[in-house]
Amino acid sequence: MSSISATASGVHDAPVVELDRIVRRFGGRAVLDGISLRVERGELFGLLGPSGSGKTTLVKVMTGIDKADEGSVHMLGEPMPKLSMLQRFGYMAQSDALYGELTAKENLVFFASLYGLKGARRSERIHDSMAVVGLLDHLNKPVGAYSGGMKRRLSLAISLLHEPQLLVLDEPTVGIDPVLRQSIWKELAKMREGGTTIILTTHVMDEADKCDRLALIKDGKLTAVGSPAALKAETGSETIEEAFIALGGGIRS
Ligand SMILES: Nc1ncnc2c1ncn2[C@@H]1O[C@H](COP(=O)(O)OP(=O)(O)OP(=O)(O)O)[C@@H](O)[C@H]1O
Repeated sequence: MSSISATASGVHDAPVVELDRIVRRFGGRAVLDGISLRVERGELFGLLGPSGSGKTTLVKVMTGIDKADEGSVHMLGEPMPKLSMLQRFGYMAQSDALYGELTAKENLVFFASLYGLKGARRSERIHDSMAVVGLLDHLNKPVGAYSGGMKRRLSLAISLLHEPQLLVLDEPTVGIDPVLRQSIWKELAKMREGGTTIILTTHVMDEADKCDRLALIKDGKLTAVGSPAALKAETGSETIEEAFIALGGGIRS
């Protein structure tokens, strides 16, 4: 693994996420194979790796949605999994967990109640989260009538509802058009400036370039961790795509 490590802020308090020697097996095969990683407060942290390398499994283990077979996970200093932590982070899964027969607003109200949001605050948060993803005009439409991209945007809005200090986003911009993608990235940058820690998986190289640090995963192992600039310098690459390939990444199949 690369020895490069850098934090965006230089803050050295407790990490937001700390993974220690994580192993996750499916059918005897180690899909995560001894992963140790720290994500610091306020970082925009990208997970990169070929299809099937273990990124989704890793974010599920991080958030306590899945449980590691070996190793430990701490989030905001708490050992995971822990149910009460659900209110402290926002999670956007790769496949949308939405109720198709309900309207977007009804979906949002349901998730808001899980986060303990009520009354005027709930209305305000629903409005602001849907504004971020450009769906305010579609609040009262049944989600079953949404396009794939609109469902992704609604899932992102749900993850933002309770203004969590940590956002974990699994391929947040897949199926979202370039204009909206840009505006979503602007919002993510704003949140990060406001102190939110953001961990995301991506296959999009210009998104990877916007991260403070990247972790490259291959066959369930970390092959490098560092800032985009450091990873490029380490491999003598001009672009993050070249660095990614040089460090053992691959093109999505
Ligand atoms: N519940 C499961 N049961 C069995 N195998 C699984 C399970 N979940 C994931 N896997 C396997 O673990 C490996 C890693 O999958 P994962 O979804 O974490 O990869 P990924 O890097 O997120 O891929 P992609 O970029 O395509 O989303 C794959 O081989 C996948 O088939």
